Amino acid sequence: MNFTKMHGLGNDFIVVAGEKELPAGADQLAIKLCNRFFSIGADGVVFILPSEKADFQMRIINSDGSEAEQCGNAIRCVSKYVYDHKLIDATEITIETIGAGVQKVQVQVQDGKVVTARVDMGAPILQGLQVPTTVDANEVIDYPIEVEGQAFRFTAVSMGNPHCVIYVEDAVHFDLATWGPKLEAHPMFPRKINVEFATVRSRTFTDMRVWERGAGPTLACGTGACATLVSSVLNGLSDREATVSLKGGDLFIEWSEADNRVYMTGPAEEVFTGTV
Ligand SMILES: N[C@H](CCC[C@H](N)C(=O)O)C(=O)O
Repeated sequence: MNFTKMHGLGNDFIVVAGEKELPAGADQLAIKLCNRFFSIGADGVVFILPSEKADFQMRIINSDGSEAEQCGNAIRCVSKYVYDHKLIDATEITIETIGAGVQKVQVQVQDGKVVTARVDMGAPILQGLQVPTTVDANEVIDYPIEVEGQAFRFTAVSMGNPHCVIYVEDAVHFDLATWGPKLEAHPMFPRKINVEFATVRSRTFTDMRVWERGAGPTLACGTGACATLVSSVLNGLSDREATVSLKGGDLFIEWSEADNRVYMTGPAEEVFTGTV
């Protein structure tokens, strides 16, 4: 199998193009190939597949073998891949995902290669049961949750995949490894959840560190950055356009008042190709 190793701000993926559909055993394959000691190593495997509704379909398998409904950093990598490898010659590309339908991507090109992409990530889903959480409310904002005696307050946002945003004193030095997995698997989240710990520095700049569902501590999370911005607006902490700064770098996020859609702009890079 030929693959291309790519990343968005260090959130890295094994990109596989050319399959007609998700291969059988894709979960076991992802667990094997994502292992950073015995195989290629990555946060996930991304399959670029044909689509009837869009230019391409993207399916994402986390490093633990679970399939995600959506992935922001991966969609920028996929857009870069299909443009750079001449599978499409348009700078506006549509990608179908299982969690957020057909999404538009505008790529920015330099010397014939994509350097950044602006992705329409769709409208956030805020209804508690749809995120999903066990909270039946139109919005789950600043909601109490307890895990092993420690109390937190979270805001729930789905971008197609579920997110729980928690504001802390200093996200950059927060003990992600202790609290991330406990919250990821908390019974309040029926399909587990991506956990974002955020510190708002100004109305246009937020630090965030992420513990990802099915992948653990990644260097960046595109959907997590979108969920964080939406949460910060809902909590009155941020403007609708802001930089969300992750360990791997910065994403520019806009939650449009006009169409209620979230736009994410950031880089994508190709590192190497290989055969496995
Ligand atoms: N682990 C996530 C999928 C990848 C999301 C993240 N890498 C992004 O850039 O959005 C989940 O299970 O929902």
